Amino acid sequence: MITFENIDVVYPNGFKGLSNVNLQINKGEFVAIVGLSGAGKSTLIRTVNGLVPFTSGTLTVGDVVVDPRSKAKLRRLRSRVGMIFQSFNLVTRVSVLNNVLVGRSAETPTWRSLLGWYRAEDKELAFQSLERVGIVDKAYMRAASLSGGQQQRVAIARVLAQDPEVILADEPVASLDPPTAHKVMRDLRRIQQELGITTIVNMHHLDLARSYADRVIGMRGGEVVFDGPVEEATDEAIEEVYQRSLTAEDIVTADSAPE
Ligand SMILES: Nc1ncnc2c1ncn2[C@@H]1O[C@H](COP(=O)(O)OP(=O)(O)OP(=O)(O)O)[C@@H](O)[C@H]1O
Repeated sequence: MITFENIDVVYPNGFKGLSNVNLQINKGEFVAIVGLSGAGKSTLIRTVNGLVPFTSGTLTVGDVVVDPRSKAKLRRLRSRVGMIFQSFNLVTRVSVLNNVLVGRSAETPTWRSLLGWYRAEDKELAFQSLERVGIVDKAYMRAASLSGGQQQRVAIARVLAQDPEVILADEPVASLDPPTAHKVMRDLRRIQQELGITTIVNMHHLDLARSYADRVIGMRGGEVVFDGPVEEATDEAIEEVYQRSLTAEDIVTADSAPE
């Protein structure tokens, strides 16, 4: 489904963000990417939707051979790949519903978006997406009035309204308290299981990775240094990725176990 073949990323200042990455991520898999700060997790995830252009190698997402220089191909790619950020990236002064409708923008003529004249079927899809993350009752509230966990759910609903094949999440729970972090991860996991959407999540909390992912990819210095099913992501294996002993900071908390 997603194939990295000898992918390198060299940033404009000459820094090598990714080095010879070879990966195959299967359709419907839930993958956690772990690594210390600066390991290349964001760089890896952002190459998938072309936010970071790779500089050599071949990247395939579904049936799209990614070409960072082709705007038309990037548009097509981004309509299929949804992204969730640590900071939610909502327009907080407008309603939850309008934020979710942004997910339909690739399918909506600009004049309709500008006038807010969304088609009935787009609104229906937006409501369904809000229902899937359990906040349909908040549809007409301003996004700013929601808690952090609820705002991240709006961001997930916006991605779902896109009807994506792939969800990328860049540290989606890093700004949430531990119980809320578990709840949002649980939502992502349920959505991946119900809809079969390939899901790739960057995270620095090992317990979350182990609780919710099928597979763990460990990065260091722009390279993939571990890749295996969660059962193989033992403390020893991750200490090898981090090149240090694990600490309490690597664990979000154990007091809200997944349901
Ligand atoms: N635009 C850029 N130009 C130059 N170097 C960059 C750029 N973006 C990232 N880097 C560098 O690439 C390396 C990997 O960064 P990246 O953000 O992918 O790491 P990360 O594992 O996601 O870290 P964090 O957990 O801190 O977000 C870092 O050394 C970073 O400084």
